[in-house]
Amino acid sequence: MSNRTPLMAGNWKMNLDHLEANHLVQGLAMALSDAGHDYSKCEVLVIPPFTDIRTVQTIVEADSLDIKYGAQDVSIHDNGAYTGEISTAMLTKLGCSYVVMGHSERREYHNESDELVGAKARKVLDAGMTPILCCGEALEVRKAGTHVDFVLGQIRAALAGWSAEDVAKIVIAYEPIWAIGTGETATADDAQEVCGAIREALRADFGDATADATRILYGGSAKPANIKELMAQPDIDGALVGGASLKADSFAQMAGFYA
Ligand SMILES: O=C(CO)COP(=O)(O)O
Repeated sequence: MSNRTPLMAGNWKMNLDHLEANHLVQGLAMALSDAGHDYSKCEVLVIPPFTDIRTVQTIVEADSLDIKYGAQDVSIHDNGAYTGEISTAMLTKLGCSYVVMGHSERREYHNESDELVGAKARKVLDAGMTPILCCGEALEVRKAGTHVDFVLGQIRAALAGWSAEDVAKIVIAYEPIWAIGTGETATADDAQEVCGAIREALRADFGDATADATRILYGGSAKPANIKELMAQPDIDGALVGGASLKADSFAQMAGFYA
C-alpha cells in the first residue's frame, strides 16, 4: 500500500459553457456529499476550459468546497504579446492548483513537442501548481509492441535535467491514444504494464523516494464500470477522465473507488 493520495481528475476538454459548468460543479459537490466522500482519501479535480475557470472558482469559494480545479494547458511565456495564450500567473490568481500539459490532442492538433511539454511542466511547478504531464502511444505503436519504450521516451525527453525532488511533485497521466474517447479501454493489465514501467523508469532515473511519491494516472475511456479494476492496480493512482467526468453522478461514483 503506497502513501500516494489517489487523484480523480475530470478533463472537460472543449465542453460546457459557464452555466453548464456551474450546474456540473454543484451537482458533483452534491453527489460527493451524498456519497460521504472523504477527500483526504481521494482528491477530486475538475479541469474546465479556460472560460469556465472563474465560474468554478466562484462556486468552490462560495460553498467552501474541497473540489480542486485546474487548467487544460498554459503558456510558457510570462506576459505580453502572445495572442491567445494564458499565463501561469493568470491561473494561480484564479486559484488553479493543477495544469495539464502534453495531452495527445494538443500534441496532435498543435504540434506540441516533448521539449515544449517539459517547459510547460517546469513553468507550472515554478508557479506553485502541480503539472499533470500526459503521455501515451498511438495504435500503430501499440501494434508494433514498442509502446513502453515510446512512452518512457516521451517522459524522459520532457523531464531531462529535472531534479528528483521536482519530479516527485508532478503527476504523470498515461493515456493510450487508441483508448481515448473510443469506448475501448486498455485492460487493467495493459494499463498497469505501462504505469509500472513508468514507475520503474522513475526509480532508475531519480531514485526510490521519487518513484514511490510520483502519482501516475490512467486515462482513456475510464468510467464507473472499469474504474474499480484500474484503481486496484499497484501503480495506478487515479484517472484522467474525459467523457465520464461530464456527468456529476458518474464522476462522483468514480471518485469513490480508491483502493
Ligand atoms: O483524454 C482523456 C482525458 O484526458 C480521456 O478521455 P475519455 O475518458 O473520454 O476517453
